[in-house]
Amino acid sequence: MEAITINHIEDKTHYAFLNNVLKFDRNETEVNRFSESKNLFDSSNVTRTQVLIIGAGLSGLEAARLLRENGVKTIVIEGRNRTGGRIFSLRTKNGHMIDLGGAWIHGINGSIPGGDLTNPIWEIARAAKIPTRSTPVDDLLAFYPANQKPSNVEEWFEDFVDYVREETKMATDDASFEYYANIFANMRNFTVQERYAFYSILHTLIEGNEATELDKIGAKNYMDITGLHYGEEHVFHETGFKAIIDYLTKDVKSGDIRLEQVVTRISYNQELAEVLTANGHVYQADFILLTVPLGVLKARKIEFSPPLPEWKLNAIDRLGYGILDKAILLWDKAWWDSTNYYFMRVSSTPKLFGSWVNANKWHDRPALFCFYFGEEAYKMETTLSDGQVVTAVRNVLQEMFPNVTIPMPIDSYITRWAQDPFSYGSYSHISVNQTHADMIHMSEPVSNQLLFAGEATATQYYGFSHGALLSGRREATRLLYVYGLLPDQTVPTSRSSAISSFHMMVIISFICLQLVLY
Ligand SMILES: Cc1cc2nc3c(=O)[nH]c(=O)nc-3n(C[C@H](O)[C@H](O)[C@H](O)COP(=O)(O)OP(=O)(O)OC[C@H]3O[C@@H](n4cnc5c(N)ncnc54)[C@H](O)[C@@H]3O)c2cc1C
Repeated sequence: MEAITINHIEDKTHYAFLNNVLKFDRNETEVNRFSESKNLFDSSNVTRTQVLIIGAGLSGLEAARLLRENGVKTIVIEGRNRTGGRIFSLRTKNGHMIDLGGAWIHGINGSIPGGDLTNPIWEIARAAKIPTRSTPVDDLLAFYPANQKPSNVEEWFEDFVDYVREETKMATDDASFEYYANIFANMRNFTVQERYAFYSILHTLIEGNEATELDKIGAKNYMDITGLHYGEEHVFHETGFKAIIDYLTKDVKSGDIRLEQVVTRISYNQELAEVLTANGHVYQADFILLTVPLGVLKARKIEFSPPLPEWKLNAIDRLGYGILDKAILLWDKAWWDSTNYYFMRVSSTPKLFGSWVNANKWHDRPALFCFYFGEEAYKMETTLSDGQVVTAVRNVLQEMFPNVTIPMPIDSYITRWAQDPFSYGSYSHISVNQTHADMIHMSEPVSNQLLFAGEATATQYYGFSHGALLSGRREATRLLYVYGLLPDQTVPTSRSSAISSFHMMVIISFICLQLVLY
């Protein structure tokens, strides 16, 4: 596999490194001796390894790749019967690839003071020569009730964001976006039609991204943290996001990733950490890297012995975790003629099927992707059958295109991420209840045996696929350099090593700098 270099490690991640160095102060030589002294074996129902990674999503697979490249014996176990987790590409009956989970690379290149940043998923896509296509965010067709488009509507969103940025400078963590939206709408004296348009825009651009309602998003922390550092060019994988997963796993030996291993119990702080699966298999390891989604942790689907400490449980409970679902309808030929990439439905009930992707434009295929979020998505999942969702979507389309009789789709795909027992939702967001410290706590190990990765542990790019990938790199780096799994910690394994000497120096210098500043 072509080496992929780390060009960026999350800024906030370094706090986690620092805290860890201070908290556990592990003797690295001892760690190496400890590992070597153990005979790695695999008997009928006990498997032993150096690092056991739970979860074969982007975070777990990337951590495994880096560890293996540096000679660390690593096994990934996964509850589903497939790899990829919340990356789930499917070939439709008529041969098109569609993504039921993550689809876009959000921002490919961007600049921050001091340099340029490239999205790490984009780097992989380029290394793997995966075809991608750009989807300009402003190519949006809005459907207004009775075609009444308010004037200046284009400026409202930017004005609102500027207003919230200014107001939240002095605000407490618990002020929500809804609070500011209501004040803003009153200040502008919006008419009823204008209010519909304003809230529809917020629904599509904020609620849609965060997969939850405005009243649940902590505006202050959101404004402090969220930023499209990789720029505003969004692309999707023409052959499905799965191509990235396939690339990450293409050199993996059989037995290194084990499917249908549902973890029910993790015992740590003992000579060897132990993991029990629902089928009665026991995995023993020096280190466990847990990458299951926040929804699984919130639902307490895994038992821990000893129980997780209160600071970790508080972070798990306070972090926000939303639902984003997709209804994908396909026809044998497009009955609509719009060539815009995105549709937005402005109405008094924007939460009901307000955001759309016109796949006829960007996939060259006659399909519409309809997105719905938060409580509305939960309601759909728990009360409607797939057929009823399709009918509801067609009814809304009929409103949007009153001059056409909407034909029955030839095929449809309805996601139910909240009902999925391996995710219990879609991705994390900044809730009104959480603090920034909670996000850092989410990323921290609870002992020198149990570490955490996954999108919800990414303090900066939480929710995104690149956040997940970087969190896997963060924990692999921690294991290699802080916990001493890299045999020679001063010289990287080779020139083409995934972690270059430059990056090792950056991480170590940062830790030293923080120690001085602390
Ligand atoms: C509908 C949707 C749309 C999205 N759109 C985008 C997008 O366009 N762009 C973007 O950047 N991001 C997007 N995301 C987010 C992105 O997909 C995720 O952030 C990323 O895939 C998460 O990777 P992960 O490794 O953290 O978790 P996962 O991919 O969830 O991996 C964790 C793994 O743990 C496994 N697991 C869970 N419980 C157990 C257990 N008990 N035992 C064993 N294994 C277990 C799961 O099966 C899973 O494979 C989207 C997500 C969803 C759901």
